[in-house]
Amino acid sequence: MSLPVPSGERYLGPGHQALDLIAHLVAAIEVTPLVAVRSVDRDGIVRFWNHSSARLYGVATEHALGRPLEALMRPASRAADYAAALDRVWRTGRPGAARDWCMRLPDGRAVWIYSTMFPVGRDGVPQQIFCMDVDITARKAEDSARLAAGANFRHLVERSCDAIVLLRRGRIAAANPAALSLFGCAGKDALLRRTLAQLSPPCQADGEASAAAARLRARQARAQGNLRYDWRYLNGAGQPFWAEVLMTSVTLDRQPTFYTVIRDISVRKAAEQSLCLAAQVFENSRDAIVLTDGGHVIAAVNRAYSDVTGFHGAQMLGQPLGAHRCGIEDEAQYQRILAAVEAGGHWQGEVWAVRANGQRYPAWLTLTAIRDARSQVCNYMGMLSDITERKQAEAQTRHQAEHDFLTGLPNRALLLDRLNLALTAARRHHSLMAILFLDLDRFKHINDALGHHVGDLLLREVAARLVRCVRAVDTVSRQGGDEFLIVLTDIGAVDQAAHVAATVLQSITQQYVLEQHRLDVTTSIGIAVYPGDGTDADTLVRHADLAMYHAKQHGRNRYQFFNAEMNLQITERLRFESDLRRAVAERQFELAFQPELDMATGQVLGMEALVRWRHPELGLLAPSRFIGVAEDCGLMVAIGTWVLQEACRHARGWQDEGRPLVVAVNLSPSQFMQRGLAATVREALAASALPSSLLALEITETVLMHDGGGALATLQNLRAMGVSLVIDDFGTGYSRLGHLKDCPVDKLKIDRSFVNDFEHEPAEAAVVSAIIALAHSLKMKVLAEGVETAAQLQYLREQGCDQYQGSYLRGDGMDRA
Ligand SMILES: Nc1nc2c(ncn2[C@@H]2O[C@H](COP(=O)(O)OP(=O)(O)OP(=O)(O)O)[C@@H](O)[C@H]2O)c(=O)[nH]1
Repeated sequence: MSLPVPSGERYLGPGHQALDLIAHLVAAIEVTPLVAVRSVDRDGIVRFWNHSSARLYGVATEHALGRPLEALMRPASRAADYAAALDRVWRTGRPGAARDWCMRLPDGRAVWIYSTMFPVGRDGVPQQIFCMDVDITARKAEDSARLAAGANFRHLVERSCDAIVLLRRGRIAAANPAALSLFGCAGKDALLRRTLAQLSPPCQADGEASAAAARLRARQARAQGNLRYDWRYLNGAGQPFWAEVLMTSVTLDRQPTFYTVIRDISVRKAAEQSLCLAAQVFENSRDAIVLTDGGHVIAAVNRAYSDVTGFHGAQMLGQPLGAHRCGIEDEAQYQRILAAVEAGGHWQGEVWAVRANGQRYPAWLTLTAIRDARSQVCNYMGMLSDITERKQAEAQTRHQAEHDFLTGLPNRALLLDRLNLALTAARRHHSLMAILFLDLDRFKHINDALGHHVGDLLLREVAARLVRCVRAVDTVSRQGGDEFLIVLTDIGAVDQAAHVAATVLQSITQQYVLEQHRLDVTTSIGIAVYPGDGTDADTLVRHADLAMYHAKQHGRNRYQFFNAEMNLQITERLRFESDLRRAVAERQFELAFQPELDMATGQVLGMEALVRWRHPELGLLAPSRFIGVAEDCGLMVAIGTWVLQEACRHARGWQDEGRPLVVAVNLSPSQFMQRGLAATVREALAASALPSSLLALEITETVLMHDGGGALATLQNLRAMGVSLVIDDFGTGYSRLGHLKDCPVDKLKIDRSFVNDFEHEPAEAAVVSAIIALAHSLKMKVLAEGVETAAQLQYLREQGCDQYQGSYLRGDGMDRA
């Protein structure tokens, strides 16, 4: 087969055979229009330039031939490489390796060629170099476009805020920086080759195991091409967070790959959850909630709405709120509420509402305007809670705060409130009002002897009696302890206060029967009258208190109006009390002893211990000066205990001197009623090593009679210890003789008042002989106190009195004052 010689082309130079061959070859190539064939000689002059070259390089063959190649095209880059490659072919005579070159054409165009150089020559000497160029400009453009696209994509992936990972065979093959930060990884190595399940908590929110769930998702994504789902991962701190995952199944580098985009949606999830919560709160709230549109048309009501208001939810929808006003009773109030919400966006407060069945109830209403993003009111939300129980609790709390828990009477706070109101009214009407300050007498003894429980019962009963003594407009209150205050409003005259006080005294002194106890109680009352004794609450109460104190000082069981001198006296009294406290602390007491003598023999049988106070300024004070004060301010037990111990110590001393005299110690009422009396006596005996037979304890008749039954047990207790018991000042009280018979008493002491008087008062003499006879009939000894004359002694002896005491023999005048 012969190859056609291409027309229009000339073959230059020697070596025609070879060139013919080439020409044929070229002609063959020429039919392949994709290959541009050209040749240059050693001088770089174009010797061959086929059609394809003409087309590719834009230079017609006739214009190209004979011209330097450089004028038609030159390497756009790597010119030295190109020259070297050409030179290598000239030098070696062997074809050069095919390579891509970018050639710049005179018109500025760049053409990419895939070029092969091979030499054609004679006798092994290259004459020309043929280049066979394939135009690859388009492919190069595509390549670079593809590269650019790849670079952009990589850029996007690197810069993406979403975490992007490539998963191959279930493990992370690549990850962007956002993925590292999402999972809290310092470098890629911490993430690569891990599975997504390893970055998740063991279980998902629905309880599904993460590993199994992840495999399921992968299968779904592969089947569907892609899959979007929510997933819980763990952050760097090991805390779970919500993410949205978009998994796309692709094939990269011929490997099945998941292109996985992971976006942190914690914020959205939280919002969803709060929305969900809000919906639940709305539905499950115990308060009635109604939601209207901006025009007050009901859009939603919750379940509690019908429970609270009685209006059925479904019927409400689409109704104007004003049609039933959430049951708010007062239409005018409802309008004011709406106006307040229009003005300020919100209103809350108490309202009275009426349920569908007509029942009224107090409610707490909150009405709020809800605004959209443009601050336009789009909805209103009303919340209504039934506060019936709260109101009841409040009322109860208020009652508790204002009333005394024990008696139910108003307490001090409420009384002051009422007193101030009453004062305001009294000022306005120029009327009088009075305050009565009551304090029960010796209430402490009742507590001590019978226990707090009985004390409480008594306080209740006293409260009930007081209330019965006054009008409904007056106020009786308990201030605390055994103190009560009565406010008498609008009294016509001061007499009226005195009248009420007398009624109160009378009522309080009626005997009490509390459980098995019968009690006789008295009270002391101080009265202050507005405006004479004070014009403000504090002053009036203080002055009534001072007056009460005076009533106590003057014998108790009485009432006393306030007067100006009281202040001075009270100040003195308070100073005396404080001196007495110091005296107890500093042991400023001394004992004097008065002999008790046998009537028949004149022999000293015993000694009565009598306490004295050596006051630093007032000198030696007799008991009458301070015992009452000590009783009142609670110091008597301490003083009495000291007396007992000292007396025992002295008696032991006498015994040691060979004079075994009985020492008699007076027990004050409070001492006698103290619970630990027996123990105190036992300790005093033990401390002094005094035989109990040498101790006599004296109590007054009054104490014995008032102690409501506890006295007998105490006496028996003391008696069992071997101590002898004496009733002092006998005849001054009102002994129930039957009671006396049961008492384990050894001796009665006839009060000095009878002994002093009987010389002039025959009746007193009769009493003395009656007492002596009584004592003897009860197998008790009898002792006469305060014997001052021989005649008295003589008479007593004649009457059979056993013992006596007094200044007759001593002549020191230091008898009991
Ligand atoms: N049972 C009872 N006793 C109370 C209550 N509050 C205070 N007390 C007691 O009431 C007594 C009040 O005693 P005072 O008023 O100081 O003295 P008193 O024994 O009544 O003697 P005078 O007031 O001087 O006649 C104290 O012993 C208190 O412990 C209470 O709520 N119940």
